[in-house]
Amino acid sequence: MLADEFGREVTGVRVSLTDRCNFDCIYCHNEGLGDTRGPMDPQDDEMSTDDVVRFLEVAAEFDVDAVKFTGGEPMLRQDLEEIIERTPEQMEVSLTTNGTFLPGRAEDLVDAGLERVNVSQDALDPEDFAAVTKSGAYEKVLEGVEAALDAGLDPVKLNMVVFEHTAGYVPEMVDHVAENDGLQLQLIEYMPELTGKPEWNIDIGRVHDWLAEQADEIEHREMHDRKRYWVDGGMVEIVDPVENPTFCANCHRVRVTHEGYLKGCLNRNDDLKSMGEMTKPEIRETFRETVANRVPYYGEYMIQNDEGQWEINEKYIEEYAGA
Ligand SMILES: Nc1nc2c(ncn2[C@@H]2O[C@H](COP(=O)(O)OP(=O)(O)OP(=O)(O)O)[C@@H](O)[C@H]2O)c(=O)[nH]1
Ligand code: SF4
Ligand code: SF4
Repeated sequence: MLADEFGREVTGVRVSLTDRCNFDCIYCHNEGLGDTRGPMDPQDDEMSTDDVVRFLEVAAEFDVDAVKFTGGEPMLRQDLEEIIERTPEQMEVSLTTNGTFLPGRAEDLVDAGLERVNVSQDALDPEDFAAVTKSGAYEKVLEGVEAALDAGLDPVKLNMVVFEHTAGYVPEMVDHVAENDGLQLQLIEYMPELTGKPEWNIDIGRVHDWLAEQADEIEHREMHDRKRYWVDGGMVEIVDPVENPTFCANCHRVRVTHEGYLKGCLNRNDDLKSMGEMTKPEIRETFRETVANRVPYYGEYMIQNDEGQWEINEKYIEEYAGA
């Protein structure tokens, strides 16, 4: 298993399969690349099936035991089932999707080897849902969640981005997962620096405090040191990376963009390494190099100055400027 110089072992990979999406969520950060999403038509800059599988086979050699497929919307890839089928056995396969294509396809994905799914759902009302996703597909998403449960994907995690527009829906979403078997809630902190609307940010600490009051039990997950609150039998996990050195200190994933660039951190695009056209030995070397150069983003790459503001650690400024 490979580890970086901060002792963070890399046990997972997060692979974006496309930046296309049938939604246009107002908070989308496109896996750290900002608003670069293209049209719905297939694009020729996406990794091929073989590219994805070749990379996963190399990652497996380094004992990586989990892969998360993301997008854009990864289910726009018609070869998703084939990719999952060809994913090395040792890897737990999970998918983050907006859910609209799960009806009719969830079972095939499970047959191919899918083990877990996260479905984005920010509201329990079609109009509220449309206001943040710019999509009228609310009913389709509900059907998608049902299809995933019927296919045996239990639990299904509902991903909800918490920001100005949705913060008021948190209590009803918590009730929703408590009342419905098989559902869990994942509250995701809004990322103002990647989405360009800092004024929509809310203090995620308030959500933690509120949940701590409601919770019967609180657990810590090692990955990112995430907190899990159990409320009336429902599980609520908080993903709060922003300005959180503890989150970054427990980060065990590297990432691959849809064009096949390997990168060590969601928030950094100055260490992109293209794996296009590479042979397996070259990918091995690139993987080693990317892991070796990983640094915790908050706490090492970004540090707090005397006024408490976050700025790039001087020792990385030259590297950043040259990107
Ligand atoms: N900064 C940062 N954000 C992350 C990281 N992992 C997940 N996120 C955020 O969490 C969102 C949801 O992630 P998902 O892929 O659905 O799920 P996950 O929490 O990574 O993994 P599981 O819930 O265990 O399947 C992403 O879109 C990111 O905004 C990370 O390593 N760093
Ligand atoms: S569904 Fe996901 S990828 Fe698509 S626009 Fe929304 S956040 Fe972005
Ligand atoms: S180092 Fe921090 S910001 Fe970067 S991917 Fe890991 S948790 Fe996210």
